[in-house]
Amino acid sequence: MNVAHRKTISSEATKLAYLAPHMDTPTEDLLAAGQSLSFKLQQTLDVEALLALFCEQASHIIPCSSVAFRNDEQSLFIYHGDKHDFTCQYTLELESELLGQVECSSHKAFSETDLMRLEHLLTLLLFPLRNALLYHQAVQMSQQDPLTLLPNRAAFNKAIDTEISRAYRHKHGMCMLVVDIDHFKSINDTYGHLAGDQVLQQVARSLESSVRKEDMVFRYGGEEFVILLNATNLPNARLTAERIRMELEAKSMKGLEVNLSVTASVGVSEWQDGEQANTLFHRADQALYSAKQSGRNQVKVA
Ligand SMILES: Nc1nc2c(ncn2[C@@H]2O[C@H](COP(=O)(O)OP(=O)(O)OP(=O)(O)O)[C@@H](O)[C@H]2O)c(=O)[nH]1
Repeated sequence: MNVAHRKTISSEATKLAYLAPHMDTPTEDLLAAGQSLSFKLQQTLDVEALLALFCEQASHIIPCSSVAFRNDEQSLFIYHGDKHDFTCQYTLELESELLGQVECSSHKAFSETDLMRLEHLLTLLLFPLRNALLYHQAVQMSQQDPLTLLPNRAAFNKAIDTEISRAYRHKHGMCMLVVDIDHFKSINDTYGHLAGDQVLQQVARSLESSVRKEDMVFRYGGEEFVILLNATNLPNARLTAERIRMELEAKSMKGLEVNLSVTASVGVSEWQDGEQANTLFHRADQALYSAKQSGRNQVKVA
């Protein structure tokens, strides 16, 4: 890989007036491209669409075949176009705020003029990108439970339909676990709400570490969690539920004044061909109810 350039772009970095005297070609086309780009960038708050628009527009005026963008804070990595060997990288900043890193690639080396043009276009990206990042963050936050940092019920409602479609398309099965901490109210009542919060956080981590990376754990509400196990049949889902239950039972909650452990009851349901999300959930919830009725700290299958 041939990295031509590394630089920080901030709102003051490369104004057109500053660029013009350095350029050996007229700036009218750059001015027109900049106006068109600015106009288009105002039309979306989607970071991915924004970067795609930027790449397409930039490719009209400089050799730019791909744009990659990374923002670690929001765990964002976006890629658009076909990557080639010659690259240039920029750190984007706006009013001292780090927006992320961008890398453009081309099939031929960027000339000095190309780089100055690109830098001018990047300055036009800064404000729309910051707005899009703020929007992305707001959407992310609305889907995340602030206490456990797990995806919340809204995220579950969004994910379940996608997972059902995937299971239907690939014919690979899918199971749902509803996990509910036993006698959680008495933990709150005995040790206080803060201790209860810590227990919820540690249960969340335990659930995450008990399942595969491709499975999804949600905090459905209160002390209830939902887990989606994709490409999993009922016997394996039951084994997973049993493992989750045993790991929780064996776990000693850290950081609390007393040596506390918790147990959980689990309801399991397997998606039936053509079944809707609400009945799949209802069956798992009924199985959970049955586990509670049978004495708690156990797994029941719908
Ligand atoms: N600390 C804390 N407690 C919560 C939170 N959300 C819900 N709760 C508490 O969770 C408790 C749930 O109590 P119940 O629904 O009676 O269930 P339980 O005591 O676990 O009893 P079983 O489920 O029947 O075993 C209530 O006391 C809620 O106040 C939270 O975010 N933090």
